[in-house]
Amino acid sequence: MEVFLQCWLKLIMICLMVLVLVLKIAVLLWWRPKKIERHFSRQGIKGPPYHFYTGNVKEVMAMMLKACSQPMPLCHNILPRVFAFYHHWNKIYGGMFLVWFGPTARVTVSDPDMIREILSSKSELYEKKEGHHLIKRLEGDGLLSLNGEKWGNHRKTITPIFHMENLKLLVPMVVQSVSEMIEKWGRSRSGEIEIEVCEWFQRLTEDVIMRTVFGSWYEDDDGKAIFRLQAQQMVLAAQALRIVSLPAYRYLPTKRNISCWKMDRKIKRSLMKLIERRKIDTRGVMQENGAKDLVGLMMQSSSNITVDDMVEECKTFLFAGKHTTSNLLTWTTVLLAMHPQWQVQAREEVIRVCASRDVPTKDDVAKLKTLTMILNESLRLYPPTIATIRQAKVDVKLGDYIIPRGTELLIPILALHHDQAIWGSNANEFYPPRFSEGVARPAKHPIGFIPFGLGVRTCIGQNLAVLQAKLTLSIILQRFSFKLAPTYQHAPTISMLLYPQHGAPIIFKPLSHRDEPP
Ligand code: HEM
Repeated sequence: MEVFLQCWLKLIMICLMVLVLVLKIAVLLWWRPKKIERHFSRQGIKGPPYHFYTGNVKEVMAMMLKACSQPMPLCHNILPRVFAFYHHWNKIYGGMFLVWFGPTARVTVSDPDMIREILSSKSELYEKKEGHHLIKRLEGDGLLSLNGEKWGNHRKTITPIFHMENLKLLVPMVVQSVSEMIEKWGRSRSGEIEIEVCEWFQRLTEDVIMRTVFGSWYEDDDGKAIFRLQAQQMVLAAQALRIVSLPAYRYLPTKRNISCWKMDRKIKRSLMKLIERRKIDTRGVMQENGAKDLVGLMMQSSSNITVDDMVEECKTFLFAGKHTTSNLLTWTTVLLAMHPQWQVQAREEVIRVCASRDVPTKDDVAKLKTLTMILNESLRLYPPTIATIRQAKVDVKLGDYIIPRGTELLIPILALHHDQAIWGSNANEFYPPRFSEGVARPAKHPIGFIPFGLGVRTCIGQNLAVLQAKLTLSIILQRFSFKLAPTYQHAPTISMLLYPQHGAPIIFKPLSHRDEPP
């Protein structure tokens, strides 16, 4: 009888546990999202209805895939293709709408005043959110994703690398990298040469970012292996983003997870080796050219930065430093190929400023006003980072809205940059003179142009990116005229950053030193 009773008790316990689990799942995946949906709806923030567990991910993916499967004309109205779900729901629900990425609520915020509150004036109420675990492995647990005191310490330690005085010491190295790579094109002086610039600029930026991170203490092959593995991780991360997975999924030995773990271990080993090599060197923080490098500075820092921290920061900088700048270079080259009159103007300026010098100096770069306008217009129309996300740390008041703790806020940088209310009726046109008075003036709102973000978390590498872009483009303009290859298909798309979906083949024709372009 006692045994029978015990069995019954066990069974009841199991049933209760199952019931609690089912209730918890129901609360997390249904009741809570529906409550949040009602909360926003009462405030006038609507959006597509929440679906159990997946939220709106299926619709988002379907819209993005459909947009990417269609060609687009050679114009700059890229929002409907690149940010299809935003474009679609913005038309139905307005600039502030609620969309569900799984059971996580994400509110899009396109009002510039609210964006200023989130990123700048009340930024202490928001934080970077923990990204997908595969993205975190790729980007590293460094500045991009850190929060709080650790972020503050790292930012303070690393900042001196990106001061203009330090970056100027890197100019000869950047010039050398560009010149060496371009020399190969020049050999075909007899005629034109077709280059896939997307890949070419990636190789170039790899070299520069490796030197910024490790100084001159690295060998070519170390960098190549790490970047190859990061590229493979990027493909896996992009695939994983298309589905909603349970939090526990990250620990399961699935095929994708195992590949990613293996790659991560290899990257870590390579980075550790490079850091060790940098440690043994006794020349201190400085490189041969006097410039500071990331690992050197972190080693000398008094704020207790461990080797593991250094590895994570290296991952962050190798990823962020390579892809963003190469994207900027790619889109600017495409724009100059599409708008030859601006190519001619930019070239004339470079030739005038550099006079008889073969390559630009750091002082020349500061005088390139037309090229600066062109780069800003390129960053406006084709911002490499099309959006950013913050998470409310507590219940916050944003404008007149109450945003519950944990809500994600999506800031659509690309949409802001193409907004006619901010940029006027020519918002989708390539018109560099709008930046003739600098970046603060042209938009109807000062927050209309934020390619590098805003506030305390603004991009730490922007000076390096712009310096590198100006040097590279001016060296190319001095030596070549270029046009789109007949095979070029205009197809901007998002794969973490803004890429040309079918590459960017460009035809370059060498100029004899003072030739006018044909
Ligand atoms: C055209 C080039 C670049 C663009 C458009 C760009 C864009 C951005 C944006 C929008 C943010 C802010 C993200 C946010 O608020 O969530 C950011 C942050 C960051 N960027 Fe860049 N970036 C560029 C180049 C670089 C380079 C060359 C590096 C490294 C050498 C770099 C490293 C970082 C880091 C570490 C952060 C995080 C800063 C922090 O939170 O303290 N970026 N970038």
